[in-house]
Amino acid sequence: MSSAVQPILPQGVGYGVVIGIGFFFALVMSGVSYLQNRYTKYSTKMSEEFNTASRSVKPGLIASGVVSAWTWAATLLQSSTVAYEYGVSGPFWYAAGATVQIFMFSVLACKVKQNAPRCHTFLEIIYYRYGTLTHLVFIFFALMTNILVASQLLLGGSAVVTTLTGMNVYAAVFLIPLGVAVYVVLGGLRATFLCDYSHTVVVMIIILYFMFSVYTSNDLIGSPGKMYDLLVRAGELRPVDGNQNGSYLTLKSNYGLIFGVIQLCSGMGTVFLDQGYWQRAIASRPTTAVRGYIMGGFAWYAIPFGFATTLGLAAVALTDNPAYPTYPNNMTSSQVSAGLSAPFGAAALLGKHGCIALLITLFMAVTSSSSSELIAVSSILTFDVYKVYIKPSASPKDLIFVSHIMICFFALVMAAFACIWNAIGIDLGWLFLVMGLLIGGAVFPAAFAVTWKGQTRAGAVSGALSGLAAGLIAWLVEAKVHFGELTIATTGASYPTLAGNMAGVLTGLIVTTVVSLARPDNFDWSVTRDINAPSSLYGDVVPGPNAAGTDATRAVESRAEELEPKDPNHNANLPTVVDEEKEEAEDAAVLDNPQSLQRTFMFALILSTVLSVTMDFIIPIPMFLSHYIYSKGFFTFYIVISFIWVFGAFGLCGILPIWETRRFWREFLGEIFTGKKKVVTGVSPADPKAVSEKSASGSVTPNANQGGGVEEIKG
Ligand SMILES: NC(N)=O
Repeated sequence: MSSAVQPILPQGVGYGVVIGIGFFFALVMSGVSYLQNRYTKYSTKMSEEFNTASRSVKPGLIASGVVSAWTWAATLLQSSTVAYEYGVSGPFWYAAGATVQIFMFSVLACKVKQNAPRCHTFLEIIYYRYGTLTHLVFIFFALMTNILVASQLLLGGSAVVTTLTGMNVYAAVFLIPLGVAVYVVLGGLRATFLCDYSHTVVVMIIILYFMFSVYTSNDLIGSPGKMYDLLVRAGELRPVDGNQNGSYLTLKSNYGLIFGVIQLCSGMGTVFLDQGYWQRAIASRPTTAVRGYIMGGFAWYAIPFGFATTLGLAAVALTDNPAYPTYPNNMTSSQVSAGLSAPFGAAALLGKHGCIALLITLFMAVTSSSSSELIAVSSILTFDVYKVYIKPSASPKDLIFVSHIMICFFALVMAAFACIWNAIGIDLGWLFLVMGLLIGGAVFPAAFAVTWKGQTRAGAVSGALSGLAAGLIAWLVEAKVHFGELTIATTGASYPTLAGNMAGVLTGLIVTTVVSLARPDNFDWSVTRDINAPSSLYGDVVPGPNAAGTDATRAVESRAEELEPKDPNHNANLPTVVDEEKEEAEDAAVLDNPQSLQRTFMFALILSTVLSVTMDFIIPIPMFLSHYIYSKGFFTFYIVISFIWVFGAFGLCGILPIWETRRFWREFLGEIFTGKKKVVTGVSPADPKAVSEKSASGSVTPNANQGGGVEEIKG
């Protein structure tokens, strides 16, 4: 009997979600951008604002931005797949294996503020430190990361939309990024933060809806105790290979552990090499970047853990229930690998309503992480390709224009790659496990470029390239030796992907360290601190030894162009603007004294190490080694923890961003309702006097238009 599943929802629902919600957010964003440009200091027409959100974002919003960028289709689907395959250890390892990179990234976020506070991309640091060759190598790795991640988002998202609604998969692949590209073009990075916020809140509310349904009220399960009984029975009917007694209720899961290690390696690449995470560090205020990442890590953990411990386990529990879409058959391996256990679980539990809720949460996850990918790639193509190699004298207007074009271009590229994967039969599960081995070699070389002054150019390049070669060789050799043939099935299996991921990351680490230590550098961070710095505008910073045209004039010229005039519509007297100016002055003072961030750096280093070791070693390894199978009481406690965690995450990402900006909202709404707005009284955007100058000491000299060129009026 066939396991093919008829669409549960009409096609119209698929198109409605993909086009309707996509364009709803595009419309909301155009309104938000209009209000932002009219009432705040920040204008989406300014390149700095468009690409870095003026480096002014508070930690709650950074945390929700990190959560949303890191919440992929796979975070919901693949986490449920591993729950379906390995039981409770799947969601645990999915979440724990990919949270620690966010904690660790807090260290890099602090270092980027110390060592290159005004950069736009992490690749700029590499360019100024090492020059053209190394820059090109890391652009390759960065773009490969973005292409893999972005196409994987569409691959997972479209597979589910198509299965649940019958919508054409290629239509879904192209329509999903369309609305996202529109709102990112309209609003830039700050728009993506605002959408990130709203999307993350919706995702968390829908996860809570599923959790409450499954564990408190649903007729088929309805309590942790009933879920426990159903999982015990599933373990008897379909024991899990490599788990203690075949049980779904144990962390003693060999394949679960292997997946955890792959997740750790792969997650390092997809965080450390994705400009999206650097962009959030760059966008944050210097004193709060670390807090944003630590909170983001804590909050993100709740998403795969809460979601897959609910829907992934529900799929296991209900496979034998007539309500399950594949009943009376089990899911086929291709359905499992395509990430369909969560949608099928939702369908069995809650019918059409469950499918619609799942579609919406998946769509939110896919679009908010797509927006992060779009603006990340657009920044790389604008600042690291166009500005460095095509038009070093590009004006801010050119940069904005190119950013817009690149967003649209990459929306097409990500869709094209997703089509290719579809056409050649690669699914979400395969891509998820393989991604890390392709990019892992560059993880430590890139991280060291920002943190270790002893790293050399030879160390950076040889580490990244040898890591790539080692990852590929280990992966393919292991697949051939273990299975005797190279096919999509064998190359996507656990052992080959484990070998490839570990070989890639560890070879990159070892080679970059050994080669650098052979003749260590003593890099002077003032070179990268000078990137885009107004104080060094007329200094003579020369990019790395091999930089394209080791021509100081060109580098200085290009930075000079970077200093764009402030928005001439900027009204210095509005309360929102006064507060924004004050924060900017405080941040400038911190950035001009990198030592002031040393304690924050130590805090990030110690906290991220302690949290990572606890999450990935101290808790799971004793539970693995003891072969413990959960009792009903322990399973209930585990579910209670998952509820508390999701509520905590909602507090961090849903409530904190509103709370920490309460003063802004009061002032902002006051300005809207009293009709105060920005007006121009004759300052031309091109007027050089309007350029805000920060002195080397970090004090802010007011804009030319602050003293009376602009006045506050009643609208
Ligand atoms: N972002 C991940 N690994 O779900």
